[in-house]
Parts: sequence; structure tokens; C-alpha cells
Amino acid sequence: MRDPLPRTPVGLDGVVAAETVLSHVDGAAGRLIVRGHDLETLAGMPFEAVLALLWADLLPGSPDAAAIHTALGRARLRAFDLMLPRLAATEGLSPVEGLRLLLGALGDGEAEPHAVLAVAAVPVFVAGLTRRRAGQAPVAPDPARGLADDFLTMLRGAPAGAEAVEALETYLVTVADHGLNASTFAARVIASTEAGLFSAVIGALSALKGPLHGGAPGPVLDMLDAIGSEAAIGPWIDDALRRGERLMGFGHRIYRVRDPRADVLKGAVSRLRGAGNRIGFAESVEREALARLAAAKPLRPLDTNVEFYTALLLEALDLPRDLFTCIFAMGRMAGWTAHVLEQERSGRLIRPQSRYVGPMPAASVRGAA
Ligand SMILES: CC(=O)SCCNC(=O)CCNC(=O)[C@H](O)C(C)(C)COP(=O)(O)OP(=O)(O)OC[C@H]1O[C@@H](n2cnc3c(N)ncnc32)[C@H](O)[C@@H]1OP(=O)(O)O
Ligand SMILES: O=C([O-])CC(=O)C(=O)O
Repeated sequence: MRDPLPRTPVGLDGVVAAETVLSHVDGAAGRLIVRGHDLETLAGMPFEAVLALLWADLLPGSPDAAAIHTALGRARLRAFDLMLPRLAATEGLSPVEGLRLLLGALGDGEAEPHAVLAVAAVPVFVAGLTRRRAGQAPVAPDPARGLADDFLTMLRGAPAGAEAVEALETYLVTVADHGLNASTFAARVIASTEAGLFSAVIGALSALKGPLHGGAPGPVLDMLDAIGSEAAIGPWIDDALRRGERLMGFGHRIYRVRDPRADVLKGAVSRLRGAGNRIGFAESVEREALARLAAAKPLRPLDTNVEFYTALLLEALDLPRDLFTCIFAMGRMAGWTAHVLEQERSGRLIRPQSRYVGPMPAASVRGAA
């Protein structure tokens, strides 16, 4: 007998790998609680206020939203200086690869609190690398602006309207934290080795990049484009399911009902002028997809996840679809940093077990010497 471990499904379903005060995902009820607040009550708050909630008791002095606004403005200036000499190296990389490269400029010796600098750096880097590939010079941050507002200003080279800022802010808050999802788990594993916050969030970004996690919203739009017309919806979905493909923006490891973030984001898209036609089509696709998924997988409830209306919202904001994962990272950096700080406080190495199912040596040489 060389296998004392019970057979378990791979994927860590249902395994508790950390205790957290940060967020709770109730998959049966379709409820997301962030530090004692339902998502729906957070959705109107500034991103800086949600950062104050997530970082409370984890950052020295538990700064409030106003102090975080000031600290993030200062840190964006620092990130801009770090970015300038490295921007050329992002040539030829996808935006998320470029962001990963630029985050590598954040060294453990930085004076700003690392959580603050990591959150501040994402909008600066994403705006800078997007402008560079369009042949435009980077725009310096304005520390007086809020993070969402400054990102759109740095990206476009001109202030964005209040409606767009509010919609982006709703998005950033909605995706700020979500229990022990794959990227946050990756961050906590890296933090548990005491490798430092910047290493942990670069690892998290690498996990987010995949199409089964934060890479899904771009492909949601690809799917809507490929379907093309109302008449094609049913046959297109049937063909995709027949080929064994996954419909992007549907299904979730934890939710067995509709992801509560979907409706918050759908509301935000609906409030944006000019988003009307595409949202009507998206609703038809969603309706048909849910009916067909229920018929195809009767034993596995599959509902709409956050990425479906993320795609619609970011498209309505006129953001290029290959930036969507970077913008997800802009919001999720809040949660990653808070989880890293919490993990560093608990201080225990995360090291699960694998079950060896490979061959044993033909003849034992142990003890022969
Ligand atoms: C922010 C986020 O990360 S939200 C998720 C974003 N990702 C997506 O939208 C990609 C599409 N969705 C998926 O791939 C999955 O639903 C995931 C990755 C999100 C969750 O996957 P898991 O919990 O591992 O589900 P699992 O792989 O066990 O799937 C169970 C069954 O449902 C099917 N299924 C799951 N999601 C989908 C989907 N979107 N479309 C079609 N079938 C699906 C699987 O093929 C599988 O069927 P089978 O039992 O006949 O083989
Ligand atoms: O929780 C998950 O597994 C994926 C997800 O929705 C997120 O990270 O926002």
C-alpha cells in the first residue's frame, strides 16, 4: 500500500485553504459580501472607499478613502517615472503581457506602501502601453483625480465625462474582490512564501490572464460578433455546444445561480447612453444560451457570470477588447493586495498535497549503498 490518501477530485472544490475577513461568495444564494457589505450597496461607492474597506486593519493606520485618494495620486506619479524607461520593452507584447512586464519594475525596496503602489501602477501602465502602441506619448497622471477618472484621462489624453467615470468606477468596485478565486489563491500562495507583495500580484495577474478566468470578456464579444444576428443565435449556440465548446460568460465554479455582479453591471451598461442596441442583442443571446445550457447540462446549473456584462460595459466605454483583462486587474488589484496583506499576517506556508499516480521504480535501490 503506497497510497494512503483518499481519491479526491482535482480542482480543490470545496476545500477551505484560507480564512478571510475580506469577502464571502454565497454560491447557492447568488450573494457577494465584501467586508460585511452586500455588493449592491458597494456598487455606488468610489473605488477609493472600497479600498479603505478592504485594507482596513491591514495597512498601517487604516487610511480612510480621502487618505487613500492622496496616497494613490502620489504613487501614480512614482509609477509613471518607473514606467517611462521601460515602455519600449512592451513593444510586440499583448496588453496583459506588457502590464506584467511593467509590474516587474516595482522593486521590494520601493518606499510607498507596496499595496498602494501596486494599485496605483495598473492604470498608469495600462494607459501608457496602450498609447504607445497607438504611437502616442504617455500622459502624466493627475494626482488630484480619482483612480478611475485619471485612468480614462491618461488613456484618452482628455478628461472623460462623469457618466463614463461612474460606469468604470462601478465596474472596478464590482470586481474588487471575490473570495479565493484562482488568481487570488495564486497571490496568497506566493505571499505565503514571504516572496513579497509585488511578486504575489504578478503571479495573480498571470493566473487572471486565462480564458477560464479573467480572459473571458474579450471572447464574449468575439462570440456576439460571430453570432451576428438574432436569427443566428439558436443555431450558432447549438453548433458550439455540439462541438463541446464553452460559452464565454456562462458557468461558475461557485455560483449555482446567477452571479449577482451580472445585474449590477447590466444596470451600469443600461445607464450609459449609446449602449442600447448591443445590449438588446446581448440579452437575446443570454436568454437562448441559458435555455440551451439547461437542456444540454441538466445536472449542472450554468448561469450568467460577471464576464458577460463586463464585456458589454467595457465595450460601451469604448475600451479595446484586448485591454479587458488589464482593466479587470485594475479592479482586482484591490482584492489581491488585501489578501496578500492578510496572508502575510497569518504567516503560514501554503503547501497542499499531491497524490502520486506514476510508476514506481522497477527495483528498489534504496538502502543498497
Ligand atoms: C471572473 C471569472 O473567472 S468568471 C468565469 C469566466 N469564465 C468563463 O466565462 C468561461 C466559460 N465558463 C467555464 O469555462 C466554466 O464554467 C468555469 C471555468 C468558469 C467553471 O468551471 P468548472 O467549475 O470547473 O466547471 P466544470 O469544468 O466542472 O464544468 C461542468 C460541466 O459544465 C460544462 N460547462 C461549464 N461551463 C460551461 C460553459 N460556459 N459552456 C458550456 N458548458 C459549460 C462543462 O463542459 C462540464 O460539462 P461535462 O460535465 O459534460 O463535461
Ligand atoms: O470566483 C471565481 O472563481 C472567479 C470569479 O468570478 C472572480 O474571480 O471574480
